[in-house]
Amino acid sequence: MDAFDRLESVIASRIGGDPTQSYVAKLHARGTAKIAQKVGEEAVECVIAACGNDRAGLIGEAADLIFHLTLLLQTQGIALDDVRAELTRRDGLSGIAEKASRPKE
Ligand SMILES: N=c1c2ncn([C@@H]3O[C@H](COP(=O)(O)OP(=O)(O)OP(=O)(O)O)[C@@H](O)[C@H]3O)c2ncn1[C@@H]1O[C@H](COP(=O)(O)O)[C@@H](O)[C@H]1O
Repeated sequence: MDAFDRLESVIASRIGGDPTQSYVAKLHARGTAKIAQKVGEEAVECVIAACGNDRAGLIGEAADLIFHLTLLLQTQGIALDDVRAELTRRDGLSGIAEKASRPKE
């Protein structure tokens, strides 16, 4: 089990727990919109760190983003394996070619 799987597992174990003891339980109790807001905030913090060439900061903010995104996915019944499957589906498919194949609007 890698760090991503362990994170997913510990998040699942905390949901519904005591919000005074668990940040996951506390944030989950605040609902999907609040969790989504946190994902947005952490994404912006990644952008700021990257634009400032702050490597260590970016690694930390990326971990915060992945943590909050994993929680958001769980609230929607989406597992990391679902994301892995989508990445696998895209493997080898050029982003340029994929965009060119989209129906014209
Ligand atoms: N990876 C993380 C993780 N990354 C960031 N954070 C917390 O995310 C919070 C983000 O801080 P912010 O100031 O942005 O948010 P905030 O204090 O809620 O502020 P507002 O949203 O109220 O404005 C901090 O409390 C961090 O400690 C995390 N909290 C938990 N985990 C993982 O989740 C596991 C379970 O945590 P608990 O549920 O707390 O036991 C832990 O063992 C870790 O593996």
